[in-house]
Amino acid sequence: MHDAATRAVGREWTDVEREGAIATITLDRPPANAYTIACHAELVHAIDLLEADPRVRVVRLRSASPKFFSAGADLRDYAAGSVEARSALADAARRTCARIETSGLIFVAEIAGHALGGGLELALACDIRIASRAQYTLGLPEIALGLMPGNGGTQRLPRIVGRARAAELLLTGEPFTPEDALEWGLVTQLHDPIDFEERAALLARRISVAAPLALSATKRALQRGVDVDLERALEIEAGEGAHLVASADAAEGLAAFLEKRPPRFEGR
Ligand SMILES: CCCCCCCCCCCCC[C@H](O)CC(=O)SCCNC(=O)CCNC(=O)[C@H](O)C(C)(C)COP(=O)(O)OP(=O)(O)OC[C@H]1O[C@@H](n2cnc3c(N)ncnc32)[C@H](O)[C@@H]1OP(=O)(O)O
Repeated sequence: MHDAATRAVGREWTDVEREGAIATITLDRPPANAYTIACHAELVHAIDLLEADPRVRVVRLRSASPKFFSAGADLRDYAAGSVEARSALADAARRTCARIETSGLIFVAEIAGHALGGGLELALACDIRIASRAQYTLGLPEIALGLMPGNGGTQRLPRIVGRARAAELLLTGEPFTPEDALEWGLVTQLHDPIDFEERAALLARRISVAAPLALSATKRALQRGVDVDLERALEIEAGEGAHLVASADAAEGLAAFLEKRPPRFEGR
């Protein structure tokens, strides 16, 4: 049953819609979705609101711009700011990325335009990244600006594409294509523009029908286990799974299978 979509439009760049278990955050700060501290405060607030809504399970992070996912920090704002303001911006962006990673919600970055600097770092903090096959670039060009990625790029990129590939991308700052991103595993799906919206919506739906407790426990196990030895990682998996076994959703999932009907998960 479709409940009515609810919508909230922020002052800086977030347009948030929710329909059922699927929320969509659309970044809309022309011309490049370049962000400021206020943008990040608004984005974290939007995530807080979605996390407080028990119906939401998956968040689609997309852009209103056909050309930019996000160009990263607003360089006009950045250049005009003090060193303290610049550090505060890096800190605000880092907090947003941490908020996405520690959320129990599943975030899918839907990249269909330039994703550069902090804009790509925002996507790297998401759980899944998919892309449209079009003429745009991804990259971490900070080195060319006398900077370095400050929102997790030097740490998340090697964990996704491998240390050697990340080293070349970080130390040259060179942009790469959506095809490269698919080859390197930075995105898991690459679709023609005409199919992208439909395939992105399908992925969100596939995730949204799962039990919320199982989604968040699996996300935590994935994240907590990636940097430890296998023995400890398996303990983490067992610990995250232990409380699911006794959950009402696990009972519902098993009952639905045996009764040959769709499960109705309630997040408990
Ligand atoms: C406790 C705290 C401790 C602190 C420690 C801190 C340690 C590290 C500190 C550093 C933190 C860094 C954080 C972050 O990683 C930094 C960044 O994100 S840097 C920005 C990286 N992004 C870029 O370099 C992209 C810049 N853009 C481009 O290269 C080009 O736009 C393009 C993508 C190649 C496309 O080119 P074109 O097709 O020619 O289009 P235009 O260039 O004309 O762009 C159109 C329009 O958009 C404006 N624009 C584009 N990018 C930005 C931007 N990043 N900021 C602001 N505006 C942007 C562009 O100016 C045009 O505007 P118009 O002229 O039309 O008004």
